[in-house]
Amino acid sequence: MPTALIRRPGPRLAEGLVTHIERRPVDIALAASQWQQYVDALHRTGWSTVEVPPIEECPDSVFVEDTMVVYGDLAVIARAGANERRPEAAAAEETVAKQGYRIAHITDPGTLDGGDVLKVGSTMYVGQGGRTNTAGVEQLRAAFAPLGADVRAVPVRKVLHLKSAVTALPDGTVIGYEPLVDDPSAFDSFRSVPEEAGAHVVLLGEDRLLMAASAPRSAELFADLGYTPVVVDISEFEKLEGCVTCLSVRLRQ
Ligand SMILES: CN(C)C(=N)NCCC[C@H](N)C(=O)O
Repeated sequence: MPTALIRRPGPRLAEGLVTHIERRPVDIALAASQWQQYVDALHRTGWSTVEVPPIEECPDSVFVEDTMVVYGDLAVIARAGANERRPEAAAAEETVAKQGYRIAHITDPGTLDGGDVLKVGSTMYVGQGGRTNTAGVEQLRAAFAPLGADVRAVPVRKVLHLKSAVTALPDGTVIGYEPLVDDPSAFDSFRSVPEEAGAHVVLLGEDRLLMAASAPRSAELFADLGYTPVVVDISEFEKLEGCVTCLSVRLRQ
């Protein structure tokens, strides 16, 4: 059974970082309920989950995707681009090591957030922008090239992370909402979607795509393409520039 790492939101969630959007009030109770529905959707579609211990003093710790990049049997532990998020990594490293992964680290002067890394087969597109720097990309390439990964840097200026702008369908097509994609030609294949959150899918296996309720026209598009959208409302996390990929780390199937 495939496994996903998750991390429950803490009491300071509403203080999470916002960069490209205006801050809006976050309903903590609603966020907790939305997080549980996200986890239930993973369970309903055959995923087991392992909780990374919460870290209450870190408002953004629920966005566990950012703490690491996993490929093959190796987990590269990130060095967050935002200083205040650096304390999130330690417990995430312990948890993924217990799952049997070898560990490597991004180290100073490199910075990297897992949300900047989109894996499409053996290609890793790495967004270089506010959180991930050149040294971070080079260290990621050094770690994963021996495993056969082709690590390619792409510019990210309009949004927080690469996966704020693009993710990929099961057939490898990269999808994005064009006004927010710096360079669609950077991807081997690209298809535009009609709304921002339509760019964010988590591949649950077979034809199922976990996606946000804020992208109904994109859900229709994916259904027309023969996929099965699994829709969750993550409005409170979207207020903190989060999306469906941020709330989990999918480990090897
Ligand atoms: C793909 N995305 C967007 C992520 N993996 N991470 C979202 C982090 C949001 C947090 N408030 C921050 O600014 O760090």
